[in-house]
Amino acid sequence: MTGLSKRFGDKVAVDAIDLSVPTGSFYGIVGPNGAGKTTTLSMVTGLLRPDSGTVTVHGIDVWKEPERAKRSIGVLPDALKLFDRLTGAQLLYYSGVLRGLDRDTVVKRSADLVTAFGIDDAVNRLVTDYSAGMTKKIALAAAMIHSPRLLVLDEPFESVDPVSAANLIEILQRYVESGGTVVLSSHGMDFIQRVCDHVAVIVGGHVLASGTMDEVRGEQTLEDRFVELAGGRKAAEGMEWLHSFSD
Ligand SMILES: Nc1ncnc2c1ncn2[C@@H]1O[C@H](COP(=O)(O)OP(=O)(O)OP(=O)(O)O)[C@@H](O)[C@H]1O
Repeated sequence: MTGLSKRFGDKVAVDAIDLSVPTGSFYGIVGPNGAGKTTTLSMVTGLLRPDSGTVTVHGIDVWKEPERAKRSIGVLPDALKLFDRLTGAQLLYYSGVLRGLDRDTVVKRSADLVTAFGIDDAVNRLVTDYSAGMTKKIALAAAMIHSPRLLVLDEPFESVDPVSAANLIEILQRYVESGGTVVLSSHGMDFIQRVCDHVAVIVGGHVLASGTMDEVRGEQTLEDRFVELAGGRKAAEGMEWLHSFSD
């Protein structure tokens, strides 16, 4: 992405971001609340039109040739807008068919995804009745069904239990090993440090550091480096009233 910018009224959410994600990398995007991660990822995946700048995925301009570009992208958006009056099985089926897969392929891939994500019990229930973590899992499965070259995942592990998260990480690691590219945002510093080979730190709509994990964190943990870049910890002063209980 080059010179990517987005403003909402007076608020500059993303300010001329340049970022290059190598093919086959496991790329983490970190940043404090409101830093511009979701806005950036939405522009990258063709969901939110940038004010300026370009996004190219495997040589295809996402905003000039959206249909072609989107064929190679799988998206887990932040605000999940799923067709939640469908069952999990139906959602997977329609996701596959809308991506142009034939019926037999969709059925086969759905079965594989249901097993891999451990959602066998829920697959015939309406998605609207799923827990937050289950909803993430079915949305992630739906994002993968057309075997895209690039997966862009906004907070994929939020609300997902640790065992399921470990399974998902393994699925994503195998995907990257076979040549796929993953870009994900997360607040889980330990997780990003452990799993990602590249990372970008976004603060106030700017990229403050980016590159390989070792380049960005140096001798520090990613969490310490992140806190340093994000402006340090806030002292918990002026909250004495919280310790004088009202009863
Ligand atoms: N649709 C919108 N209208 C107005 N302001 C918006 C809109 N979307 C985002 N913003 C603002 O843009 C800034 C960046 O928001 P964004 O959601 O990209 O941050 P984020 O890094 O994903 O945050 P978080 O970690 O809390 O999810 C914030 O100040 C936010 O309030």
